Amino acid sequence: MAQLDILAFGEPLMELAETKRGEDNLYLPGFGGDVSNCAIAAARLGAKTGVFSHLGEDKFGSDFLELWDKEGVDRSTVVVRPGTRTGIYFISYGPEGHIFTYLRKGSAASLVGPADLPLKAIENTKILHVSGISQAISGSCADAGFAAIHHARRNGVTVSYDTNLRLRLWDLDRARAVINAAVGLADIALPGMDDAQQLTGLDKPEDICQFYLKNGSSIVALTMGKSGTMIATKSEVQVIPAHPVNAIDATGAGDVFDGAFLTEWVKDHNPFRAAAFANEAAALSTLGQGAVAPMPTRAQVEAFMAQK
Ligand SMILES: O=C(O)C(=O)C[C@H](O)[C@H](O)CO
Repeated sequence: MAQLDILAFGEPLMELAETKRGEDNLYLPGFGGDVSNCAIAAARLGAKTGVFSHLGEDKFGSDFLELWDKEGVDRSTVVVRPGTRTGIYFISYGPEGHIFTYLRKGSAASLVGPADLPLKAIENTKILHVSGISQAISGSCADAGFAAIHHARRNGVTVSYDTNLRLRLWDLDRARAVINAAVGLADIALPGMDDAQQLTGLDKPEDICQFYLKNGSSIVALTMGKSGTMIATKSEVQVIPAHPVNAIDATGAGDVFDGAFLTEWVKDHNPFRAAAFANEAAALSTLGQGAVAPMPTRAQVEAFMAQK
């Protein structure tokens, strides 16, 4: 297998997004799962990406295999696990934005453990991408996340980590313990502002970035919604402005940011330029419903940047 830019480890989820049409409450089918979203977003922008997970022996599992093939995402290490199911989530919309409801307990992906890791594929990628959700879904996945990260580090592979805090999956104390330990082993920390405030107990973006730098990361990309992204390295801190849009659904926007950021960073290791590109891609991804359908192509991002 040719070397990948990004290998993403975590759970793909079938998606059903509420479409309130008149009195009827219909659900639009789609695809989600944070790290699969990241891999697809990056592939649409030209990166060589792959996913590692286990899928259920069901229609949704085959749908994911087809989706990744169509999107050019390598899935050669993905395993369909006999007798298991693929996880599902529903998106509803409230005054505060989207609300997720999960049907994922005992899913194929949650059964992954350290012994299942594709060690050769981890050695053969430039970046291993893991998230808080990848580790929240079960004890064995928490262990597998750490084992994957340690294996990547031992082999000189860059590790990126999105904190993606989901308190429907675990309590804050355990989430803090696992995520703060794992992100401290990652070269690139990708926290969102709300997550970071809860995980660090800090308020100000500058303090949060310093927390992640002291915790062990060498690059922090703190996404702050309409306020843009704060990029911090040991020698420089900059806020990269957001491109304002009338968002329809922010589901997956953080994952698109991750995919776009890593796609650009891997080319020249310039996190400031990467964040400027990724802010545009993430803004565009909020203009449609669901996680994967509205992800932009490189041509769309470039045209959007030119409008600024
Ligand atoms: O919440 C999760 O576990 C998901 O992966 C569903 C969504 O696709 C994801 O959260 C969007 O970031």
